[in-house]
Amino acid sequence: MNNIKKTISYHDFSNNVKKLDAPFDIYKFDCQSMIPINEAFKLREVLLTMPFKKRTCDLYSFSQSSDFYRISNKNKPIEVQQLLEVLVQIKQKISTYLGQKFNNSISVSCSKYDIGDYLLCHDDRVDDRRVAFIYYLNYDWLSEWGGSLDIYSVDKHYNANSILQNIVPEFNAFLFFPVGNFTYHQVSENISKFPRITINGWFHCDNFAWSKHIQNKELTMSLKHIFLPIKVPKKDTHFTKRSIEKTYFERNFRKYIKEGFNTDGYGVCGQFFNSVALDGLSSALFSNNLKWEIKGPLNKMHYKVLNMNNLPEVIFNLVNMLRTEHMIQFFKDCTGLDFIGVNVEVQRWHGGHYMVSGGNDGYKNMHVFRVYIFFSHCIGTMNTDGEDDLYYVFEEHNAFYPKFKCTPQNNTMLLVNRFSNMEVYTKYCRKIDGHSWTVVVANYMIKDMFNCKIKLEKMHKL
Ligand SMILES: O=C(O)CCC(=O)C(=O)O
Ligand SMILES: [Fe+2]
Repeated sequence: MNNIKKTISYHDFSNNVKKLDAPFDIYKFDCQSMIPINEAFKLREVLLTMPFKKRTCDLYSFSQSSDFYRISNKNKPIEVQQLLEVLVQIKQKISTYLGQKFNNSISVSCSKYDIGDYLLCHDDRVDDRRVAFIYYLNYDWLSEWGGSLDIYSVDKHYNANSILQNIVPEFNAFLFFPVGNFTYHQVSENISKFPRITINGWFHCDNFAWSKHIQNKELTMSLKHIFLPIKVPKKDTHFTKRSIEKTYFERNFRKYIKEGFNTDGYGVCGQFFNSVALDGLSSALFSNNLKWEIKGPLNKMHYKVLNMNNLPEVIFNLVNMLRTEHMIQFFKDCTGLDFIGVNVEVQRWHGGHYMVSGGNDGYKNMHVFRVYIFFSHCIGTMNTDGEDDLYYVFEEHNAFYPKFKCTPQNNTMLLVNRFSNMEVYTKYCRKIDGHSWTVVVANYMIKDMFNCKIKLEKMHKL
């Protein structure tokens, strides 16, 4: 990096800054006036020789270098050292440009998004971050490769609503934005085989402008979504008896499931419906005529649901099955629990969908018995051995390892004792895997656990 300009006048800086058209203030500085293109290429090459650590959780999957300020100079390539000098210059100019005082701290590292990597919707409100910056090092990045920086609008509850802007990485461009209460953004999945390389981080300050206390509205379970296991008309009871594999009617089999459930906290019932019933259900559940609605908010979840008031008959029967005395008895036998209410949702999941952890399923601090019935005819093959394929993850609060995980398998029922101290999330479903499934999810209120003052008669009226 011999040709880089380590100093720049404020005039030259501000002339090369453009405010982007986005729901919150975000700016682009064209670095050419400081870093010539060939030097940016050299820097990219050197970065790719540095060690990276893969980072994955419910929110992201990408590789990261160590923080550049934590690497000793002898291990830091000269190109990176020089980049840091440029960064200090840019920081001063941004400070003047935004009228913002920073402290001495800068966090900065290199991020590498390989095929299938992503960073889901978040707002950067961590520690004392004041201004986020991203320096892009991908030449000719195509928008159809994903990997864009997507900017979200905010709804009236201060949650992320929809993506209004896709910013495609532009070589040698430096983006920055003040971290605010609702600066929701994501890096969309990189679906290309080329790594998306950036140097990114934050300038910090002692009294930051965003508030730690502003909370977007919590999603609590709304009572109108609870309904009791009412008796359904006889023909629906017939549906239950007619459709389930005979084995599940055997007492001993239920006893066997219960033993596993009590030991592990979950149970898997494969081949749940007989083939005739499964054919009928598949035809209905995978019909092109179903109208799926998006379920958000996008900073917490993204999948599709069916409107429960307008279900085709076969799907209605399936949902009702979960409320019949027959099934309630089945669940009692398989778990030893007793229930007073149930809520059902029919969900569709495919590439791009997720639910991050943090009580977003609406059952924060509640103990519920949860049933999933999976149906899947995906393009890619779901694999229960491969770590990458495991979607439903259940862990205890503050534990860094999952209690158990599961991959959706066609015609399989999963029974889960979802304790109040459990975090549950559905891992981001990668577009590149071609996985997809429909799942009926039922949450049963457990009799002894439902410590709520609402009278049952009141619930009847809902
Ligand atoms: O790489 C980008 O475009 C954004 C990265 C980002 O938002 C982050 O690391 O917090
Ligand atoms: Fe971010």
